[in-house]
Amino acid sequence: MTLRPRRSALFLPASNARAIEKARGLPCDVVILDLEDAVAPAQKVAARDAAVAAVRAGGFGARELVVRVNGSDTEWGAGDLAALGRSGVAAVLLPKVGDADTLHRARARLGDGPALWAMIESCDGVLALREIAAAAPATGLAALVIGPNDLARELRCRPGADRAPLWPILGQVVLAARAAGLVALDGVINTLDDLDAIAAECRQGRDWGFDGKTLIHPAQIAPANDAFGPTAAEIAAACVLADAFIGREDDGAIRIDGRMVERLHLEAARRTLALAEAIAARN
Ligand SMILES: CC(C)(COP(=O)(O)OP(=O)(O)OC[C@H]1O[C@@H](n2cnc3c(N)ncnc32)[C@H](O)[C@@H]1OP(=O)(O)O)[C@@H](O)C(=O)NCCC(=O)NCCSC(=O)C[C@H](O)C(=O)O
Ligand SMILES: [Mg+2]
Repeated sequence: MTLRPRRSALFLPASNARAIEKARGLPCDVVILDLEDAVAPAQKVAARDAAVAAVRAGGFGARELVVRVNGSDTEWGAGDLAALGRSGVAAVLLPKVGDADTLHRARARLGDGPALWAMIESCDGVLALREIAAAAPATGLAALVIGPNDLARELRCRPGADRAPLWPILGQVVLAARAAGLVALDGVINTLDDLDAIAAECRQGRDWGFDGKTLIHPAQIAPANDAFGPTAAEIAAACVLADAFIGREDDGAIRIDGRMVERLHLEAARRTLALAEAIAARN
């Protein structure tokens, strides 16, 4: 089993040359160059050019490089897709995806190149999750990404520290992603200085089943990597479990340390070990 870690996906404005340069050396798994909300209208075209130039220049090592484009209902959306199609970027992140047609149209504009990632950050998008996820094989959709700021704006809710008003949506996005074999990334936390709050929200996302978290500042990378990577105890337990099944190919359920363990747990243990291996290789 080969896994690609996506514990930490750092957004940065493509208009910020210093941040782009810095991202080439940061310990995040994914770098997302933003052309949408982090870029002012007057800088949109220059930011697009800078993003394409950064993708072509490379230097991001093992980090997966993604560009978030402007929506197809804006004056920049179509130009963004046209510029990125043959740029060599790994994936294009579409904002505010509300239906499967948006994915089909983006795929037609992009050609065969990059994978598609979709932000789920509108009421339409949440209600259409089933059709959006089902369009994955035909459109190359590979990941669903929560957008908590836009969701809170549309819902007019106050998420607060525990994000309780968003729980139904977090659960549905993980569910839709798992059903379609997609990556699920949790949304950003706007807090910059309170590392305990950042770490707590990263752990919460991990507990909900997300593969990683989108981030907005380098200080958020270490808490995300910690929360979404397997702990030493989880790795040790996975090794014990995998070893226990050796030579017991005919057994469905066995006892380990006073607990029942089944083959479905073996599958989870193998996943834990594969992720640990991929992270170790990266480090
Ligand atoms: C939020 C910020 C504007 C804060 O900027 P600033 O106060 O200038 O940061 P620092 O002085 O603490 O920066 C310290 C050094 O780190 C570099 N830096 C900062 N942020 C980044 C970054 N994201 N990537 C790479 N490097 C970064 C600075 O250059 C400093 O370096 P040095 O010069 O060596 O000292 C800023 O962090 C920022 O712009 N963050 C990203 C904002 C963004 O991309 N937003 C869009 C995505 S989130 C979103 O849209 C939400 C979603 O759609 C939803 O609906 O929820
Ligand atoms: Mg948003």
